[in-house]
Amino acid sequence: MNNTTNSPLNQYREKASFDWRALRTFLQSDDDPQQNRFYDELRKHPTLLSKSSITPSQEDLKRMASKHLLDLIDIRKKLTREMSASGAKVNVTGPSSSMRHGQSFDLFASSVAKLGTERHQEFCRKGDAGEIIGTFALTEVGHGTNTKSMQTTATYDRDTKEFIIHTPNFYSAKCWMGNLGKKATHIILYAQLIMPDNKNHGLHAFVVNVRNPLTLLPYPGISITDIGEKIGLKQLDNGLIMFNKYRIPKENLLNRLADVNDDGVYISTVVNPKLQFANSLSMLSTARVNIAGFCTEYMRYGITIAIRNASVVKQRLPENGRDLPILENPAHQIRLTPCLALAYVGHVVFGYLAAIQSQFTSITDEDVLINLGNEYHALSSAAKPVSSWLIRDFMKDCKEICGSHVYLTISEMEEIYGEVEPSSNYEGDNYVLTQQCANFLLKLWPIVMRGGRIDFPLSSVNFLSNAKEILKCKFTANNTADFVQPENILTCFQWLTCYLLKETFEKQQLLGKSETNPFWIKNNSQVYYCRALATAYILTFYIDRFRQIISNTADIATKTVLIKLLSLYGVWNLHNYVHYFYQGGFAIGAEFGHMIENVILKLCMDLKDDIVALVDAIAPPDFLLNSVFGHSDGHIYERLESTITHTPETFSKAKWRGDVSEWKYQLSKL
Ligand SMILES: Cc1cc2nc3c(=O)[nH]c(=O)nc-3n(C[C@H](O)[C@H](O)[C@H](O)COP(=O)(O)OP(=O)(O)OC[C@H]3O[C@@H](n4cnc5c(N)ncnc54)[C@H](O)[C@@H]3O)c2cc1C
Repeated sequence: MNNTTNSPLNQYREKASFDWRALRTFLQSDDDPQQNRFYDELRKHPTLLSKSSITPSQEDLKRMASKHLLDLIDIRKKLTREMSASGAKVNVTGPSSSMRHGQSFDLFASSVAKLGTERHQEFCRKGDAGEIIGTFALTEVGHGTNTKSMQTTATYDRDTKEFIIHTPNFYSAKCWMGNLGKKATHIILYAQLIMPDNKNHGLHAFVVNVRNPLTLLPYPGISITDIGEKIGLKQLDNGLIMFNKYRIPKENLLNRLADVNDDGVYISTVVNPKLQFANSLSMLSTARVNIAGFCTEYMRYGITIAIRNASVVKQRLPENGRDLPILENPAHQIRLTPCLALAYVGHVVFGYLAAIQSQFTSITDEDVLINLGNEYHALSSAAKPVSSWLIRDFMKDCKEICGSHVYLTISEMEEIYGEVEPSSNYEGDNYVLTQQCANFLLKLWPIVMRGGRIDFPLSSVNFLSNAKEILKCKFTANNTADFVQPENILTCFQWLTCYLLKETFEKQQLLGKSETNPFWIKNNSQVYYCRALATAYILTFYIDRFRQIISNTADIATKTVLIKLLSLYGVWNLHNYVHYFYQGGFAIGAEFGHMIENVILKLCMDLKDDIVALVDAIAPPDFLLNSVFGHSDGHIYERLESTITHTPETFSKAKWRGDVSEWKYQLSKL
């Protein structure tokens, strides 16, 4: 934090029940020293942070974003060299750069590494070094989730030992790839692999060099266009690509799972299909966890602005006729504090989920690896939709909470919201993902019914072994103090997951009596069942993980405030599912519903004096947040005045003012 002497926020900082620095230290991850080095480097690249108060043209936005990408590549190279001795991972994501950056480095290079073999290592090296700019091409104009019907083909030519890539029609053009519109030189292309005997072996991944790296012009046989202006992510050049019998070397098939030999024979290299499947799932899961993680990052940005703003903006409250910060108003607290709880739980749990990714390479036991791959896939398939939906809704609230000034682009809220909003769509549509998570859970229910033991490495479903006992639980809390105990909240969520799993399973059994096609059975049990089940499961996991992480702190004040946040997070989310507790007989009468409402109000009030210090502990540095309303010194009106008066455009006279006089003159003649 910068100098905060005389900050209006200090009135709250002084009242905090804990030391925010101690909390910040407790929350630090192993990556923090690298993150701080990254910030040092960012400060040296002012172009990466400077922002115009006037929205640049589409072309300029994309030009600047591309320059930022190259600057980030430079920083990454420098940090990688510095840290190579320690082998540490250099995580150089930050606001408004994470998407562009992630597309190029993490998705392209890591997918080539996972799908390819030795012969593709050079692509990974060049991708990591920024010598090539890559992207991931799966979606077609007419086929998104429906991957089985994709029509782009890669036909093997035995004579030349090449694949011929072809787009038969506009419907099958690959579209939406980030970086492709203007600059990507390489793509990971998913196409139907056709052998000389015309046999279609289904979708396979290929690396395709689509542009000349020096001129950035597409090669003959390839047409690339930018898909145009979008809602959000305006600086990202999403593209559309079509191939006209374009040839690539046979070696560009990413051949970890299957290959084609020189004689044109298709060979599957899968030894253990279950293991292979779990490996493929883990690759998809990594990208999804990363998306949920960066949405959570943005939530930290949004809530920092909203809370610092609410602690300064004043309202006349009926107390001695004085103006008090709007934060004092319970109606305001109830809108802000659950957002903060969400940011905290996400911040902590996604650190944990991201760290799991490194375990995949160190586990040698195949059974453990299969279970871990499947469990991680279920977690990521629920975490990405549930987090991105919750965060999108809360971010919308954050905007409203701040009032009119936040609609100025200098607040940064527009950019933050614009980055979060589309994440419900890409890397797997949210709705479809919740089905995938539910499928995993539904397979476990017959084992539970037989009295079998559920044992998975991350323990996210192990409580299901006790489902029969859990389902007998009833609402018994005598007072709010009992009710807010994390153990009690966890029991409520475990009950909810067991109940929804049982209900969804029985619903599908019932549907199966009149319908044999699993597709219709799944879709007819989506609303109220599969989606709610996946949500309850991931919320149970978040609560349990956060609870365990809190137990690692010995500092009583830190622990107490974190438990309050956890309780608020839990009860706030329970609030949306109250009807299931009545349907399933967990609760009878009005008391349970009233208790939830009272507890939410009480926790929001209890946390009021801690809220600024809680933000300080997770807030991004001021230079990175770069918001007039979110600065740690809280001088929002001074900054607003300075920004408005120092923006040359605000004082410029309209070039078209002559037109107005002309129109007025003409009107007066009528
Ligand atoms: C900003 C952005 C960046 C992107 N980047 C990339 C990229 O780099 N590479 C890439 O390949 N793609 C990318 N995409 C595309 C994205 O992955 C697809 O849009 C996504 O997979 C969904 O496909 P679709 O849009 O065709 O929708 P569809 O799959 O056609 O879905 C349309 C609607 O139908 C619903 N639906 C579909 N199937 C089912 C089902 N079985 N049950 C219930 N409901 C269903 C969906 O929920 C959705 O509401 C990007 C998209 C965006 C917005």
